Amino acid sequence: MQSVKKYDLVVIGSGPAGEKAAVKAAYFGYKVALIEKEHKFGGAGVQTGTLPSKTLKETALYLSGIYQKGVFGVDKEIGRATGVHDFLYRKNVVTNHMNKIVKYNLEKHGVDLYEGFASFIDKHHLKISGDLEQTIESKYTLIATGSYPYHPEYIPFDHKRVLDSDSILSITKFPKSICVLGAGVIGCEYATIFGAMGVKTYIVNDRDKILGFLDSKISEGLVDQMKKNDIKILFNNSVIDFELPDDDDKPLRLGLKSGETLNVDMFLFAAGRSGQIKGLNCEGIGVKTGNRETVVVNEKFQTNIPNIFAVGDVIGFPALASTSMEQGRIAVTHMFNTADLESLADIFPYGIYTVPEVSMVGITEEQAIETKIDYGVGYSYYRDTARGMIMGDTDSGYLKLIFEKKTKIVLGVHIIGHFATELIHYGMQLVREQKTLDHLIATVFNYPTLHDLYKYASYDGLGNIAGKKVKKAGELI
Ligand SMILES: Cc1cc2nc3c(=O)[nH]c(=O)nc-3n(C[C@H](O)[C@H](O)[C@H](O)COP(=O)(O)OP(=O)(O)OC[C@H]3O[C@@H](n4cnc5c(N)ncnc54)[C@H](O)[C@@H]3O)c2cc1C
Ligand SMILES: NC(=O)c1ccc[n+]([C@@H]2O[C@H](COP(=O)([O-])OP(=O)(O)OC[C@H]3O[C@@H](n4cnc5c(N)ncnc54)[C@H](O)[C@@H]3O)[C@@H](O)[C@H]2O)c1
Repeated sequence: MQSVKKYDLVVIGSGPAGEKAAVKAAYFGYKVALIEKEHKFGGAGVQTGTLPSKTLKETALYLSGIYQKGVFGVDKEIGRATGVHDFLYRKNVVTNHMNKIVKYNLEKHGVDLYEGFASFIDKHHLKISGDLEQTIESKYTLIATGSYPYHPEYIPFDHKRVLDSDSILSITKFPKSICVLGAGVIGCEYATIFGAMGVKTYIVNDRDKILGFLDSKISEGLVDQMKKNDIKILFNNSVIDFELPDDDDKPLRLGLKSGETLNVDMFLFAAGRSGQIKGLNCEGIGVKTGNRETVVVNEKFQTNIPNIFAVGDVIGFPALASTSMEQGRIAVTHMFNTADLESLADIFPYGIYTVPEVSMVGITEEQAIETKIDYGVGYSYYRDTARGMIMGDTDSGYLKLIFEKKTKIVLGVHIIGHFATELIHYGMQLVREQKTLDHLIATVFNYPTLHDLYKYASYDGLGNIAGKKVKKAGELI
């Protein structure tokens, strides 16, 4: 009989959570194996979610020239004429390259890689089903199996025209019109990508707001920008009836809750994901699971079985690549007492890669009201800064600061506009370190840069609390 290989740690899944956990444990000298069921590495982070959608957004910006319009009056009108090959080309380059980078990182750290589907035999043994069936033994196991797009029964997914966030990445025809169901992060990002490409885009959402966790004013600002790009949002609505014709040239017919009918070329379902635990045999070995096929863990990311941990999308909220990587590293701290990274930062940013980008950290104005904080706000607009003007950012991008009136401590930063997801990190430091508006105005930035947005939002906030306003932020001249 073949001897069973023994590991200190076996990681299931090579997404952001699994990769970072595996290489950290290996770096500290532990014997680590990683099992991945796909031929490619990186999970939703690299292959089907984060990086492909971010690359498609950059492609859409480039092909449409949407941000150059304000600079040279360029209007490429390229959307519909663009071939699907042009649209997907860069996405394929990025995912193929990042696949190699993840594999190289794992190999360089000496992690043993197994291709196949993992399932628990017992709490210390895993079966790997693939070309060869193998069993390996683990002191600790990390479940980092991610999530998959939820498929309600009434949607006839054919993955050609009726798509989820995985199959949208392999379309063979570029649509003239698309309906996106769900105005969560995935729905809004893809809707604005197609909107920028000149595709007639509809979003159907069951609530009266998009991205409910955002500061309301920012969420409304994004809705306004979407409307400018000819995206139609159908609020408090849903798809209740679906007709998928045999003939590809005929439109999909979507019956809405409101009684309206939408005829479109393509449909994207973006209304939720579930944890990927099918076939793992969690139930067989007694690992506690929760709603939407998630694994239940404590603050150390440990399940009810002490040698089995779980991280990333499979444990649910916040289900981000950024936080999943950290959770992987933190779980390893607790397995092997590396004493370096004990818990997830309590303040982290949200970055939504819509057109325009949105990013936030700290509290929203609604939360300030709810918690009865005596707060003030300060605004500054991209178009009022020299860098914004040079870049041609003449639309309604802005930065909003929320601060405590008495102490002037910054409590929240909200940005809508170009590079919002980059700019937010300075705001995160302000919130984490409880910096005040006075600290902010005493800071010298490179000039001209978009960081001026912070300085002028502070001046605006200070003017608001002093009741002295020489001009209004964003005042059109
Ligand atoms: C369209 C989209 C856009 C996104 N954009 C962003 C973004 O901009 N920023 C951000 O921070 N997050 C974003 N996310 C979320 C991010 O992709 C996920 O939070 C992240 O990938 C989760 O990492 P993970 O390692 O937990 O799981 P995954 O990345 O899903 O990886 C899990 C891996 O486990 C493997 N696996 C599963 N079951 C088994 C098994 N039984 N045996 C062996 N292998 C198995 C899978 O094949 C997969 O490779 C986005 C997600 C989507 C869908
Ligand atoms: N930039 C990022 O950080 C980023 C980008 C994409 C995805 N993600 C991650 O992926 C996760 C999943 O994203 P998601 O957008 O699929 O889910 P979600 O749960 O965030 O959003 C789903 C949306 O669909 C709506 N909805 C649900 N059922 C509906 C129905 N029947 N009819 C109409 N509307 C309906 C919901 O009200 C909600 O607005 C997110 O929670 C996020 O963590 C992150």
